[in-house]
Amino acid sequence: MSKSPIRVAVTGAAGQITYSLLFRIASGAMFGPDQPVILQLIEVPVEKAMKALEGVAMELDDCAFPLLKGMVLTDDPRVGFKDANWSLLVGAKPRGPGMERADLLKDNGKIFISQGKIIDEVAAEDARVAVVGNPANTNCMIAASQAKRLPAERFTAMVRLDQNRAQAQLAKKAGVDLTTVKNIFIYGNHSPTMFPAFGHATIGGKPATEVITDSAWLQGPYCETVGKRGAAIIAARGLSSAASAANALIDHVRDLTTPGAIHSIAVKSNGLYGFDASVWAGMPVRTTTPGSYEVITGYTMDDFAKSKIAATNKELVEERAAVADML
Ligand SMILES: NC(=O)C1=CN([C@@H]2O[C@H](COP(=O)(O)OP(=O)(O)OC[C@H]3O[C@@H](n4cnc5c(N)ncnc54)[C@H](O)[C@@H]3O)[C@@H](O)[C@H]2O)C=CC1
Ligand SMILES: O=C([O-])CC(=O)C(=O)O
Repeated sequence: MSKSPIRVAVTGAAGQITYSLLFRIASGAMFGPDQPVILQLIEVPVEKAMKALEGVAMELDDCAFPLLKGMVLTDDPRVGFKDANWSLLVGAKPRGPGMERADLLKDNGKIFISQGKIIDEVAAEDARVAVVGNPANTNCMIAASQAKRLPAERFTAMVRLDQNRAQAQLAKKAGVDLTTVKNIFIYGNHSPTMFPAFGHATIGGKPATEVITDSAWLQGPYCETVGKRGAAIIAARGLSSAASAANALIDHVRDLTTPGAIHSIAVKSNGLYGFDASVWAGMPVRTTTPGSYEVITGYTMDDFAKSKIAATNKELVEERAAVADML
């Protein structure tokens, strides 16, 4: 018997990232090749944005995706999030050259107050939320803080682009196929302070630190390259990462709906790994049932790892303090 469609609300639906994202959701890359979807596309109430959104919807029609069972185009979040099973919060201002993601906090943070509230009021009973708009961890915390019905675990932020970058850079250094790199997880903020925990990664089944013995590289240029990759893309392209961000969101949601998958997502830390209990921090999780996860808690941290986690935690706590009036 064919499955009934799930409703996927997407904000920023006429933006850069979503232009790479929506077609892949509609093709089955996010929820599987037998899962029909209805896309609920949300933009700002601005004529230019809504007109662009109509163009995107025309292109989606023109793909004749068998799994795409309907589209809602709206500038009203109450309509867009209605009965949504998944809400993908991409819509927000991107940073430009010379800015840090935290510079977006005041402008973007307020978007997530009202969206968190409305999702809590009108989305489906099993609603799940994934936040991409920057600064993603703190925006996710803001959205979750508005919820009375949905538990905090339903709100996750994306650090998967960082995990994918971390995996690719390790493979490049070792000169191996990247599929042989496993268990590289991101701790903390989606910002240059994030910690790609190379100490637990493996390459071809061996500890990554035995394959790449240059610990100065791992602790220095490696962490820096992964942490500052977003800025490097902006410097090269003049625009922030879009296709790779969309790809990472596909990975985030696909793995979060695949029981047994092990991956990095930013979740309410509840004090794990030494993070402040109330911040959203990247951590390794194992998906339990579709949309739910348990944090993998068994990894021990050496002094270097502990100092990196302390630094990224400090930044998350500072971001939280900067938006205290929004919580
Ligand atoms: N977490 C991550 O790994 C990454 C996050 N990002 C972030 O994703 C966000 C989107 O990036 P782009 O697509 O490149 O930006 P963009 O500027 O191309 O598109 C953003 C879209 O969001 C819309 N929008 C703004 N406020 C909205 C609201 N309240 N409701 C609905 N739509 C709204 C805008 O009209 C625009 O069409 C940025 O904040 C960017 O920094 C980007 C790359 C990676
Ligand atoms: O760097 C940015 O502003 C966009 C982003 O989050 C990334 O590419 O990781």
